Amino acid sequence: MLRWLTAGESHGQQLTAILEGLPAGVRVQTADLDAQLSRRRLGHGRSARMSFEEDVVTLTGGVRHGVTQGGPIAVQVGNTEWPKWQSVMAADPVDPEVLEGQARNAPLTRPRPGHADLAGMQKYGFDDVRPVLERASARETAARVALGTVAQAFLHQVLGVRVVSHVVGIGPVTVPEGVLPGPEDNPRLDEDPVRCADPATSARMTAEIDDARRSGDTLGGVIEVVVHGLPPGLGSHVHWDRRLDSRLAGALMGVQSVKAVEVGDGLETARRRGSVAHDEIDVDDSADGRRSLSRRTDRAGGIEGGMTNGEVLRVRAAMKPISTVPRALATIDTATGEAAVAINQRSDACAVPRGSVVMEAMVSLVLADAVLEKFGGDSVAETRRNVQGYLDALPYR
Ligand SMILES: Cc1cc2nc3c(=O)[nH]c(=O)nc-3n(C[C@H](O)[C@H](O)[C@H](O)COP(=O)(O)O)c2cc1C
Ligand SMILES: C=C(O[C@@H]1CC(C(=O)O)=C[C@@H](OP(=O)(O)O)[C@H]1O)C(=O)O
Repeated sequence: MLRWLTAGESHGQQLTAILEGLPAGVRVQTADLDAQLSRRRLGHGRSARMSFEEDVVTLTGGVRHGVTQGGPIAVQVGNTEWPKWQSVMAADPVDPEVLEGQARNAPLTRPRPGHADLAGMQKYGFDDVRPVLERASARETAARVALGTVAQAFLHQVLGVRVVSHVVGIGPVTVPEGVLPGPEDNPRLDEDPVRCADPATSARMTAEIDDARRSGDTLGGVIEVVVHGLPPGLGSHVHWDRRLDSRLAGALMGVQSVKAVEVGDGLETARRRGSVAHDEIDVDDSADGRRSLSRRTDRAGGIEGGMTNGEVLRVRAAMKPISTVPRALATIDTATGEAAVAINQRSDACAVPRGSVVMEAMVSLVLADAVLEKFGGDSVAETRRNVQGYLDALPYR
């Protein structure tokens, strides 16, 4: 079983993340984590914060000379802006004299509709939004991306799996049907300002973000994660919490601002008749004498009965528009009890392109867990042998 935890606040000194249960022998280096964290900071619509703040990654446990050792993997993601926030966020009481030149520490009392602010204040008995927004903030996803990078390295090294994401919708602008990135490296996708695989749609998405920003508004959208190279049989039909679709949905829904998850053609499938909703199976003779199977379509998104079926896995996550809307949203000032307008300082106008890197991380963590559940292994070599034994024993695939 793979377990992961994160700790830390948005303007805190650092995020801390732990991944426990990964075998020894996964090759991973600080530079790999840096590369993924850099991708998470990019994308049209990001806030100014993303351009001046830097993630400082330190692998502090579980990895030696670029190889995992079997123990818990510990990562710190430091925040270069910490000196400015030290007095606001220090763990121990701070002398007010030290406040000079640092961020303001006045209580925030105008909760943003759509953010965690109001419900968090009510639940924890705070008279300040600060402690709620600090932990609710998607800054925390930097820690998940760090761990997801390790999980992705494991999946690739054991099975050759490739986890790819692309943006399929920004606000009302959506990609045409059938746009699907392949398993090969796709530098154009990483260079695209909105991480959209279709250049014409990308231009329209970029314009949509510019338009929203100009009018003091924000946007959400839809991300698709595509996974190539998975064997059949990950997850299980036998119990609700073993189903891979349920685990993926929970992990994606656990990302800040995700309000819907779709597996394969999901919602569209519900509108179809059964005869055109499923993926018919063809049988062929393969060279090694084994019956080889192929599907005419992949409407199920590679999951049937809560298990991978050997086809390309496709899951989508829909992010709502950013709730720090520059155009004033109505709220209460909790200090006075009077009507007010919500806090609206700097913020992302659209975080969907950056969010796609977070979704890759969540999918990678869930899949690494499912691979270890099915194949076990205390070393990468052992997991690989177990995978091979399983695949060799399948009479058809
Ligand atoms: C990558 C990413 C970046 C985000 N950036 C912002 C932001 O700059 N401003 C903001 O108000 N919300 C942002 N959010 C969304 C909030 O974190 C989220 O709406 C909030 O925590 C409340 O959770 P909920 O939307 O799931 O209800 C971002 C989310 C993600 C995934
Ligand atoms: C810091 C990150 O994202 C932050 C997520 C976030 C939110 O409310 O979720 C709000 C913004 O922070 P601030 O309110 O300080 O401008 C984003 O910049 C990050 O992704 O590293």
